[in-house]
Amino acid sequence: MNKPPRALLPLGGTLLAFDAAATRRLEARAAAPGPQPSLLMERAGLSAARLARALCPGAQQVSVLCGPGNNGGDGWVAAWHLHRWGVAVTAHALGGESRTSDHRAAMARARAAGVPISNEPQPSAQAELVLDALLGIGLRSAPAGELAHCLRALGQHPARKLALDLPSGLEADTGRDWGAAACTDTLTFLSAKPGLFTGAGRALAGRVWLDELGASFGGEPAVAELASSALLASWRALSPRAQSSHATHKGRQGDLWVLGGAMPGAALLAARAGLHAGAGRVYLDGRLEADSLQPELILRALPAEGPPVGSCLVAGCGWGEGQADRLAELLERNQHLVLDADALNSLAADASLRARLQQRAGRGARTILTPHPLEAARLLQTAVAEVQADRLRCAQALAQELNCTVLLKGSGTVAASPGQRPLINTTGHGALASAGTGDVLAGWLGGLWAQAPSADPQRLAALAAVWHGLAADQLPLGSAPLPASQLVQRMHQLHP
Ligand SMILES: NC(=O)C1=CN([C@@H]2O[C@H](COP(=O)(O)OP(=O)(O)OC[C@H]3O[C@@H](n4cnc5c(N)ncnc54)[C@H](OP(=O)(O)O)[C@@H]3O)[C@@H](O)[C@H]2O)[C@@H](O)CC1
Ligand SMILES: [K+]
Repeated sequence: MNKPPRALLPLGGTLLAFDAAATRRLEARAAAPGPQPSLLMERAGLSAARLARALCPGAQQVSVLCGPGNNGGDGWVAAWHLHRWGVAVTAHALGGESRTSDHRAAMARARAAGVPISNEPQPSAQAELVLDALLGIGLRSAPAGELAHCLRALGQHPARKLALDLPSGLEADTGRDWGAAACTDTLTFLSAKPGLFTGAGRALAGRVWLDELGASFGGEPAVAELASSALLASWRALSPRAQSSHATHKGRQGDLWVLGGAMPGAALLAARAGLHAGAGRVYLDGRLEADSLQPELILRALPAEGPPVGSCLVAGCGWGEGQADRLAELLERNQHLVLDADALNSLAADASLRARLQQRAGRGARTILTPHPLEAARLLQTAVAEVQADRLRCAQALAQELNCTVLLKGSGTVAASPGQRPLINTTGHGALASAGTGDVLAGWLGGLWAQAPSADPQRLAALAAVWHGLAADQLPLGSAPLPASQLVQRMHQLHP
């Protein structure tokens, strides 16, 4: 007997994500000499029928949209079970001829058992629950014709929607949306797929459930680690305050410098964030006389020789243009550098700055870039849509090319470093889409790094993103945007 599926979000511990190729290798291993793939389909379909009944116990009408491959096969098995249990279910046979023998067998059994079958490319108007089993990991391009029509109809249908394996049209490895309908729940099989957690995944998948179908991924390489609130607990092991809570002083908690520019508010937010993250002393070079709301900040011009060794510097927030010369010096001098916003745009515009950045790691200097998708697109000299279509690959490519750590922001923020397995943040939602929240993230990250200079930059960047997202998770989905200064306060309350 399989374990019941478990809800993945909010994720408590860590979880590895596997791509479609690894999932198929697992299927092949399970096929010989042990259970047949059809056994996995039996388990998948049964699990889907059970979850459907649990999610919508009183549903009088259920539509199951079945595509031509094994994803559709899972749908036929689920429809068969629901029919046997007395639920009024209609299975829709869509996408042309059966592509697989398991699909054919599952459809034939449902037909023989008297499951009502329709060729209508849309769910029944009365359906209270729709199972989306059109396409899974076999998706290879944008659905067209009948499948595209059906997905549009599904998107407009008011029913609760349960996607099997993936919302049909969402790419498993990337989170690219080829025209999927947003579902209320997704029951994914065998493995957590990265595409459910980044790009369009979070918006399309709704609540994500995982049923491993009794299989194990031992030995398969994971493509990403899903980062959760568990990472926050790891801060206690890194924080100097946690090591010595009595005999300590501000000089032992790390120094953070924030270098602002034309728009002082951005650097101010970053500096306040660094202070609340716990840095012992925060220096702000930001064209400001004083911050009456945050008098703890030390307003001081950055010395010509750069900040003292051992401190961390955050640069780029609200810079405006014309700071490229300054950036060249920073890249030469500072050991721990977080570059955000206009510093990233300066890098994108100047190959000699990128060359200086590439050389930093060779002399032991560390850099974390915190681009949003447009900044990442500029750095990669591509379009935003290309970045969003494969965020994992783009973050890794940028990290590799520039020889540093990259925190690619957006839904499912990705932390990547050369030669390391990337992390995808699973916290946060649209309440963070407000002016200044990126400055807060950069400053918070700098504040953490100032305290823990020997921490792994990739994990530290992911930790900052998790922390940032957890502050939003305290608010319900769809709530008003969180003003950046309030975000700082909320993040402070989450100190482990
Ligand atoms: N792996 C496992 O261990 C297990 C897998 N299981 C389930 O199987 C699913 C994978 O099944 P799958 O490989 O048959 O592919 P699936 O997603 O059903 O696509 C079907 C066919 O659609 C076609 N097609 C593709 N794109 C298209 C487009 N844009 N527009 C139109 N057609 C398009 C393409 O056929 P083609 O046109 O190339 O001949 C493709 O072959 C997986 O997600 C999970 O639900 C479970 O049973 C448990 C064990
Ligand atoms: K599906």
